[in-house]
Amino acid sequence: MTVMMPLEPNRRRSLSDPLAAAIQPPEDESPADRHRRLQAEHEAKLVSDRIDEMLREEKKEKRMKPEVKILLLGQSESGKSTTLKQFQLMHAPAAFRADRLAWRAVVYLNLVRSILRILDAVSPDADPDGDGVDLWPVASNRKFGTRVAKYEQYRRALEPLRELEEHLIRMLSAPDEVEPVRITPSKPDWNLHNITSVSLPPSTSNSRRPSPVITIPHRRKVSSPFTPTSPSTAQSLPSPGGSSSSSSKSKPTEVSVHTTSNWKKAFSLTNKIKSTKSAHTNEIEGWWDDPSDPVHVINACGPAMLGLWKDPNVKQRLRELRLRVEESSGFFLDEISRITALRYFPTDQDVLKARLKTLGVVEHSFSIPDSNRRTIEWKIYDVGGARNQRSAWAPYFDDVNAIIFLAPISAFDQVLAEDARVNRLEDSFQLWKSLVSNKLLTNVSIILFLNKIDLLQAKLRSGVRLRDHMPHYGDRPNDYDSVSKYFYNKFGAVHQEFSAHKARELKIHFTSVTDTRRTATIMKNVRDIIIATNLKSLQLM
Ligand SMILES: Nc1nc2c(ncn2[C@@H]2O[C@H](COP(=O)(O)OP(=O)(O)OP(=O)(O)O)[C@@H](O)[C@H]2O)c(=O)[nH]1
Ligand SMILES: [Mg+2]
Repeated sequence: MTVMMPLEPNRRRSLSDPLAAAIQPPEDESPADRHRRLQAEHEAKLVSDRIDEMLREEKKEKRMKPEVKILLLGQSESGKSTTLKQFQLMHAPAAFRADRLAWRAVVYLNLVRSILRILDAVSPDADPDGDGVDLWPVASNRKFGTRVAKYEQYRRALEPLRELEEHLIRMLSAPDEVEPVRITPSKPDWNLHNITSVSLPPSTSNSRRPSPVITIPHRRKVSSPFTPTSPSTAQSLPSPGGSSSSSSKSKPTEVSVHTTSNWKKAFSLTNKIKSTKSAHTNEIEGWWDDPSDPVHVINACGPAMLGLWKDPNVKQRLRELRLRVEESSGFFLDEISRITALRYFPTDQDVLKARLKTLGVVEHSFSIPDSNRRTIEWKIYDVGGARNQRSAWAPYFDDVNAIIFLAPISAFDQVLAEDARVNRLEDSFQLWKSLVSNKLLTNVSIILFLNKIDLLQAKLRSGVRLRDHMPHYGDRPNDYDSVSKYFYNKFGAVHQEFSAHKARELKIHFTSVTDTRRTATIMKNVRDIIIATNLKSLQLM
């Protein structure tokens, strides 16, 4: 850095140079003025030198603190954000735990939605051909079956949850936002195979990168209309202006909230625990003392939620409809009593299981020492995986070191939420093929997570047959070992045949990224591999 210095009076200057003329000392400068001026010049020089030194240090530090960039890719609900949460839990546990209370709203919302989905599905008026259960496999015999005798009782007792659902969405949409952000689905642009160049230099690519948001998808259809239980609750729980109402039959828009700290604000620890101790009673004050907190509706509806979920007629009806609620994202129905308790505080596992759909791209940084005690800055990018989100991936391809691609192999009998004609696993294969053959990614390490193996095991055990959905599987045994090996070989073969870099070594892991212990071991392994294969570009050699 250079600070402009006045020149000595005895040095020759061209008076035609206006700058030189402007900074020339006055002709009649006294010895005292001259001393003061020279003193000031000396101090300015010292400041300039200090700044130069700081800049040099910063540069050196940057050189000594290499950066690794990782992209998490895969279709929606493949487990990208969950993998990122595991990374946070491993490397920034204090920050992860500080956010736990904020996830309470998401856990409530996940639970409320599961309950309302079940209620709608078992309703005697349910439209048997409706797609209110978008991610659950389509039923073959919806029209006739077990009647839920207590349906009307459940419906009345759980009615406040419809209002609460809207209220939670509104709270998650950040207290300072007048309305939740609405996302208009953009033109699907998911064929990465066609993306062969990105015109943005690394330094400017950030400006073209979209700002991050999280979406809470609306339930598709609700059979019974929303009725406020009382004028006072209707006032305190406003429905989001203009969003699809509970009674809407048309396909609703999605409501999204920003992934910046805003969505966490409403439920954060500092907001909710007002003071550690009350001056009068010496007791800890918390959200349970706040009459407007959602916990009161959740708590009051707890017994009815439990009754509905445990009802043998409901279970039977769900079986007839072939709705495997246990496999859906954000499944908390086996923990209703714990979650609806007044002093419920989310555990690490709850945060990992909580589901918020990502829109855009979210960057997270972690400083992690390597085995030689050098600090490495890890930048992890979590992207939205839905089809209309995939066009946002490409600007990140140009300077990434590694990609972790997640394919949820339990989803072989499911269809995409955004296009019910497309099998989820087929979509993962196509996406995988596009990715490995992309020329921009020739020198990028690729790690494949064949994810959700816990759900795959449960599904195969329950008798769902792979060959009914993938006829090529033929007569091979329908057990976990054979099915997982089949997927391993199939993804591996696509890489071998289509990889833009034939010598690239592919690492495949079977994962269940909600399992912290297993995932920690795998992530450590992945970190070492990424460092080893990028030694040169990270200047660690
Ligand atoms: N049982 C089980 N659930 C999982 C696993 N991986 C992820 N999930 C759950 O699946 C849901 C979806 O996971 P996310 O991490 O939000 O998926 P995503 O890939 O980020 O999805 P988008 O943000 O829509 O692109 C969450 O509720 C997770 O807890 C797994 O291996 N097993
Ligand atoms: Mg996500």
